[in-house]
Amino acid sequence: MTPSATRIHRPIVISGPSGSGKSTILKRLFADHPDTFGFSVSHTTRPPRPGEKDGREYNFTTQEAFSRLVKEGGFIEHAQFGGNYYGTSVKAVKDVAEQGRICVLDIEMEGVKQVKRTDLRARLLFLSPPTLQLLEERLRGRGTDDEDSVKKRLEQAEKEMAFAKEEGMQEKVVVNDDLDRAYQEVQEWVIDGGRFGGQL
Ligand SMILES: Nc1ncnc2c1ncn2[C@@H]1O[C@H](COP(=O)(O)OP(=O)(O)OP(=O)(O)O)[C@@H](O)[C@H]1O
Repeated sequence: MTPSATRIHRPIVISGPSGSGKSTILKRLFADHPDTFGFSVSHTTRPPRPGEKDGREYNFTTQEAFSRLVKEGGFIEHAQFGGNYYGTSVKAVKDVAEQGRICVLDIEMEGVKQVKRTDLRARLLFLSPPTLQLLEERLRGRGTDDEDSVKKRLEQAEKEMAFAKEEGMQEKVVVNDDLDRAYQEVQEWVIDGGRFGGQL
C-alpha cells in the first residue's frame, strides 16, 4: 500500500446529529461530482446473501478475525446489530484512496475521535441543525422514527453539538439552515478550489 494515497485523496468525515441533513447533502454532492467520491466497504460477520460479493457489498469475515481486528485497533467504528458485527476499517478507507477517490465517512462522535487517532489525514466537517427545535421538526417530518427513537436522537444530538464545539474537534462547521445555501458551503469547502484539502 502506498502510504501517500490518503495524502493525495484525503478522506472527508461528515458528522452531525441524526436528522441534521448529512444524507441529503451527500446525495447531492455525489450526484454533482460523479466518480470523485467513494464509500468504504464495511466488514461484517453476517453471511453473504445471494448475489453479494466479498469486497463489494461487504468484507465478509469471521467472528474471530473481526475480534482480532478490533483488538488491533483496526476499526474506526464497529457495532453489533441483530447478532452480527459490522465495522468500518482503517484499511477500507485507505483502499478508496488507493482507487483514486475521496472516501466520505458519515460517522458519529466516537468514530470521529477514532479517525483522529489514525494516520488517515481526514478532513472533518460537522453539519449542525440551526436549533434543536428545528432538528426535532425535521426528524418528525422525515417520518422514519417513532417517538422513542426521536427522543433518543435528540438526547444524542445535544452531546454531538457540545462535542463539535470543543477546540480542535472539527475543521469546519456548517449550519444546515437553508438547504441550498448549506449545500453550497459544504461543496465549496470539500472541493477547496480543486485541491480537496491537499497541496497541488
Ligand atoms: N435545510 C433543510 N431544511 C429543511 N429540511 C431539511 C434540510 N436538510 C435536510 N432536511 C430534511 O431533514 C430530514 C433529515 O435529513 P437526513 O435524513 O439527510 O439527515 P441525516 O443527518 O442523514 O440523518 P441520519 O444520521 O439519521 O441518517 C430529511 O427529511 C430531510 O429532507
